Amino acid sequence: MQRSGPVLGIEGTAWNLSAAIFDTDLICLKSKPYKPVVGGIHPREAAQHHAAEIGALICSVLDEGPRPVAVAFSQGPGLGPCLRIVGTAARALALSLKVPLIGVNHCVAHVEIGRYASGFEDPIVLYASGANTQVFGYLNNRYRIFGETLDIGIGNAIDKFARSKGLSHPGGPQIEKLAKDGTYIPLPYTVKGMDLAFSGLISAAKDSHESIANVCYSLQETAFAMCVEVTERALSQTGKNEVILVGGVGANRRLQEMLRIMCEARGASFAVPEMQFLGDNGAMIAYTGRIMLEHGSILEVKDSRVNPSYRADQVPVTWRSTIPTHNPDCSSDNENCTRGAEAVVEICEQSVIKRRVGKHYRHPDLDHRLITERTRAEARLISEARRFGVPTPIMSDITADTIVMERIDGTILKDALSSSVLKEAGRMVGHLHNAGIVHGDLTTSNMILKNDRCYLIDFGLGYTSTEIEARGVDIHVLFQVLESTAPDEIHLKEAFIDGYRETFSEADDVLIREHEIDMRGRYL
Ligand SMILES: C[C@@H](O)[C@H](NC(=O)OP(=O)(O)OC[C@H]1O[C@@H](n2cnc3c(N)ncnc32)[C@H](O)[C@@H]1O)C(=O)O
Ligand SMILES: [Fe+2]
Repeated sequence: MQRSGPVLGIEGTAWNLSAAIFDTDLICLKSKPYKPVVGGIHPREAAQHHAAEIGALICSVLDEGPRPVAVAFSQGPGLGPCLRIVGTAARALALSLKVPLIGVNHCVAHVEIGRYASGFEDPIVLYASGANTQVFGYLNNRYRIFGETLDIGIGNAIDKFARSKGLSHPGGPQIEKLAKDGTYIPLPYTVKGMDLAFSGLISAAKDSHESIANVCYSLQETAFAMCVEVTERALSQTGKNEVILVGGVGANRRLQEMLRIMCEARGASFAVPEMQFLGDNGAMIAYTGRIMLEHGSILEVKDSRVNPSYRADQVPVTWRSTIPTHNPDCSSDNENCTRGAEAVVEICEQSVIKRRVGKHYRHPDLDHRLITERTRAEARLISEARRFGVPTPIMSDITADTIVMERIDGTILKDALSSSVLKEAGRMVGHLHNAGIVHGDLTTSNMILKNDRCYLIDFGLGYTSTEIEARGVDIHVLFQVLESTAPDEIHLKEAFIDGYRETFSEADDVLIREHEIDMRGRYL
């Protein structure tokens, strides 16, 4: 078997049927997009389109390029009927050419072509497309999903709003044009820890009586600021210093601009692949197929079933080496001043001064709103939690953007990960949930160990809720952080669960929900 050479890639997970040949460079890329006559993408209609066009498309690519040494195809995620057409064609072709078959994860392919186009080695990736909105970072042979949408993808959300206003599919580019003449109106902004949700925003946008330009402008300002916030948190948490934007929504100039501003402010590099590699395309499948072939990741036909809910973090990334972990960004102007994703924290001898800083990437009104709301909410929750037995810092002053509080002189939990510590953390989170408080950003950086007590800090994204779902998301955030940063995550999770059950009678319901959140097929 030849381990390298030209690879044919076939993409057809949704709207774009596309095929390409990639050798050391792109040799040939052709697409035959499906365009719905009315409404959004109809899976069966799209599949019929793909079935009718795929033969001619592949022939024309094969006519132009060299004979491929392997056939790669999008194995998922995507629309089942579309995936099956592409899978069947790829299998038949690999068998008749007598070459290996390679099943490519569509999301991973977006990431890999982004790395190829940018030349970046180890970026944080914002993948913003129709069906998906995820923030990835590479760790120990997997793409870890640091944050993602809990309901629908940002592109589908925008397209849905556009359809409700009588615009044709896809709505994204039209919304971008209409937004140019708009001014800002407040709309719901939903970031839960590292995750996002768009349906509340879309309902409010649909119901708004403001001019279409104002709603389009504000929809973009809000939805994109949410994505950039989560990307910045991932950068800050991992200490990486490169960002790429991939997926169809990446074509949006305003989203690009916001990410560029955020990266500049953090001293990180930013890149967007050229248009032909941004939305769904065959080149990304051919390119990823080629690197998978070089590393022996090929499929037997019997194992080549398509998978409509195939997640990027299920893929063993055989082609990347283990990269030493970066230092998480607590970058200091001086040793007593750390800058997190959202605030500057000055550590004095006795006190800590936490000041939220403006983000130039987001609209000034939205910026002001988020800063004052979060400062106020944080102060309220810090004292409320303490009343219910959770160790939190005592506050001495509160202004519109600043909280002055007692300094907790201990060890940040992520530097003290052990079963006994996680058990204590579990007990405290149990108390917190018992108090009807959801932390909103339960990471191991927001817990401090002192005298065997686990202090909780940074309630900036917290809120009061007794909903199982909200509590489940809280725990899910913590588990995701453990998964993406700790090698022995299973024991740590078990210890946390033990402690959580000790102090919180509804723990089991929440843990079941957390598992559901983790398993949720998010291809909507
Ligand atoms: C699984 C796969 O099938 C799916 N692909 C997909 O969604 O197609 P993609 O080409 O990556 O993205 C299409 C989306 O990209 C949006 N889009 C394109 N240009 C845009 C623009 N200028 N502003 C905002 N959205 C834009 C469209 O409205 C549409 O929702 C995915 O990657 O999630
Ligand atoms: Fe895509």
